[in-house]
Amino acid sequence: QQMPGYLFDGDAGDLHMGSASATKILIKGGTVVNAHHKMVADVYIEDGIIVYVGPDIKANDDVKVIDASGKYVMPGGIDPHTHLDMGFMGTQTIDDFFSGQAAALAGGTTMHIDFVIPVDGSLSAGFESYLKKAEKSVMDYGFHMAITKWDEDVSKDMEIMVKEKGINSFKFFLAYKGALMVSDELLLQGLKKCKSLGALAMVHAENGDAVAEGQKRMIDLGITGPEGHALSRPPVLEGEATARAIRLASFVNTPLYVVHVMSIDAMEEIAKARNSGKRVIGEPVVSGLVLNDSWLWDPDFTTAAKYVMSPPIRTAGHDKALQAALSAGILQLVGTDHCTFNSTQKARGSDDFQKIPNGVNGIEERMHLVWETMVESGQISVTDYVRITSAECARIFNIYPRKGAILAGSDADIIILNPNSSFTITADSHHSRSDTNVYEGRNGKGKVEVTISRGKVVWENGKLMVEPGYGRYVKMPPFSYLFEGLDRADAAYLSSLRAPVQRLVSST
Ligand SMILES: NC(=O)NCCC(=O)O
Ligand SMILES: [Zn+2]
Ligand SMILES: [Zn+2]
Repeated sequence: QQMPGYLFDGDAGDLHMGSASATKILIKGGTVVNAHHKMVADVYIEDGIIVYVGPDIKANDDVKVIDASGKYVMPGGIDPHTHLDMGFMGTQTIDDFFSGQAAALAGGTTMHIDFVIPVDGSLSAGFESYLKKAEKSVMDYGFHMAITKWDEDVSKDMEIMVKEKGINSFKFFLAYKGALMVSDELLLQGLKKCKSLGALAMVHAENGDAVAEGQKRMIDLGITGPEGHALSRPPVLEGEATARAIRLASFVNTPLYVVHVMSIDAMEEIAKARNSGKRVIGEPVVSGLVLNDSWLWDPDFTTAAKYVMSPPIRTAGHDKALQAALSAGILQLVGTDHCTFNSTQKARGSDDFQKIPNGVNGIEERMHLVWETMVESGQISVTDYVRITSAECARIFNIYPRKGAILAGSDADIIILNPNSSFTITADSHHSRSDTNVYEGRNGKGKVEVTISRGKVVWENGKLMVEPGYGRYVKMPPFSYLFEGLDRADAAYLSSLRAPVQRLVSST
């Protein structure tokens, strides 16, 4: 039996893609949650696709039946911000596309979007190298791409990436001076190009010149430990860069996505912009929502260094303000910025915080920690949980409702979360290759008991069942909903410019 309201494309007959040998799964009696609605229902899956959602679906003998009564059946998480197998600060992130994705699946995330770093400034070479890295993937993934220099080749390559390769977002680093950082002049060119292609511009918003000055200030004061990292790049520098990027995007009239919003200062700039009708998306990350910077003062270097990321984890108070902004809709979706280095790699900076590779874990922990912090605490509804961990990401990157929804026709990326069972996070039991975990010892209620990735059960009874090569590259088309109507706004702006010119012409 099918619920008519749950079909988005054709009828169920068209959507039966299974062959006699197709994997068939029936999830019985759970509360099925989408961003717009929740209801007790069964979910029938065949050959990787959700076929029916509705009450009392009957199963034949060849169907695997999973009892979900008393549990939530939700779209698998989509992590909009990860760095797997990335060369950074003289070393390579410890999680590659196999270990990072295996960790993700164990924590209920079934898709992520990673950042391609160009090779010697070449986007095409960067894209090919990331496709190669991702050959060992165990779940679906997409790519954003960083822009690190500007010339005709980069401009042409952006077009190829969008029109042929399935990339619809480009990231501009306003920090990491001398490495990934770009100038305002480059940012402006990039924003214009993004707009013309219908691609979303993303920014790492910190003032890189001022950060370099702040670092020098700390070293001059003899502050060389991990606490120097936080002290050298205070919230005001994040607020400044966020405001600047928002203003430049507004000048070009193109949407902007601010990654890893870590401070009240940045969040308030986003709130102000959204209140005045600007299309700005704010992405907090789990570390910013649940941690504070007290760890950076730990006398044990190994402990303190594992919390070094940029922008830094802030003083207590910023975390709660970011949670409130998320529940109020000022910030729209949660990422992780999963960028892991083990304690040996972090020790590169034992005599100078500037050499500690920046980054923390989170790909496995995000779904549990957001549940505990936002839902279990009573700050948001279960439907909003689906929105901020999955559906909104799929909408922003234009792959909804293939991903991010439990609807007939959607990919069967599904988690079953038991609100009465509990999770505990430790480096000993996690699936990342790192020997440390910034959430060590945290526990809470609400545990992902089953993860289904494109119709295959990959996590059940505490066991991972994954095969390298199972994951697929998901192409993301340009011109998401964020671009709708911009042409009309531009036309109105142009005619408002012409009106005074016309008056001048007719008065002479
Ligand atoms: N965030 C961080 O510290 N490392 C990853 C690179 C970035 O996103 O800035
Ligand atoms: Zn960044
Ligand atoms: Zn990042």
